[in-house]
Amino acid sequence: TQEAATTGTGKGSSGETVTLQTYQSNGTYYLYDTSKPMDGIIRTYTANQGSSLPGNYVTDADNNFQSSNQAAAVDAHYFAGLTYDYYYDTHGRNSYDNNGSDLISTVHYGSNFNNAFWNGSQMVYGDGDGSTFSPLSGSLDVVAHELTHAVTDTTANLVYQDQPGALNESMSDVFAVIVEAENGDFDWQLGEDIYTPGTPGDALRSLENPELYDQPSHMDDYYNTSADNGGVHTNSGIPNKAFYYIANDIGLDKSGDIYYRALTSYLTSQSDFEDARNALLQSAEDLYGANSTEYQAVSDGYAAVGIG
Ligand SMILES: O=C(O)[C@H](CCc1ccccc1)CC1(C(=O)N[C@@H](Cc2c[nH]c3ccccc23)C(=O)O)CCCC1
Ligand SMILES: [Ca+2]
Ligand SMILES: [Zn+2]
Repeated sequence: TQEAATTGTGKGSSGETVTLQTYQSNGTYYLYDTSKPMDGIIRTYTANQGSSLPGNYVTDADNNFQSSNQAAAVDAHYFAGLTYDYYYDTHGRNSYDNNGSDLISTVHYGSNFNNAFWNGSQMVYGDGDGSTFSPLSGSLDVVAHELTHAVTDTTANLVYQDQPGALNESMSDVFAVIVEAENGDFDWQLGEDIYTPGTPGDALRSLENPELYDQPSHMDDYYNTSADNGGVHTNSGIPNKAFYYIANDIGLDKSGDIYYRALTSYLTSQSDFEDARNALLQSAEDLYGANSTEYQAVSDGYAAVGIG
């Protein structure tokens, strides 16, 4: 059979044309990227509105994935590549497990499914119902959020419950902001590109102002609930706000290095917000010294949200 790695093009949900790393076999082109270092492979599927995973490969006859029903797959494939590049180029991490595991994404999951998730093995994206959400792979911060769950699961492995769970959530929001910024699209919001397509300017969450979307930004307002694994998507506002203060002080690059070191070297499955402060302080000391402005920024940021 005739086979080769190829470079194609595609149109994402934003309408922009992007370059895609594809694979050609017997005249059919696949969203199958073998171009990453140490042969990290990125492969993208469609569930065709079903729920069996991973579903079917997304293919095209002429290596130009430009039809509207391919846009969600183009985004998932392209944004997974950008997120792979961030972790490899910035932190030397080869895929989410630092062992070159494939990045598998499935789009068109379910019917009008208003959500996305990492299921322990792959990323999964719903199409949204068109009013609350448009297809959820259409936002780089959402893709980076999901892939960072995989990084967390293979490192700190923060339990998805209560404070460790809110910290897990916050780590995904933190690196979502950083990955978007690294790609020239900096903002403090999460999901702005896919949330309520009819309402410009809003988002799912704000790290600058968590209260905008009903999240606390201080320990005094910690939300005790049994819902959502102890409010992991609500209480993440507190560590998210701490990150906002820290990154505003010392910048996203240094913050990213401190957060990556804390996530991969110090945090463990039951770490709570206090443990996060200590892990981030230790990481800042390791990287910049105990009397550094970076160390002080972490201390100030956590104090400002009522921790430490
Ligand atoms: O990765 C996560 O933390 C979220 C995973 C949610 C999920 C978990 C297990 C099975 C299905 C879905 C997905 C995202 C999330 O934050 N979801 C929130 C907000 C949300 C999205 N769609 C919703 C529909 C109803 C209520 C809340 C939501 C949630 O599930 O709470 C992350 C970025 C965007 C979507
Ligand atoms: Ca964003
Ligand atoms: Zn999450």
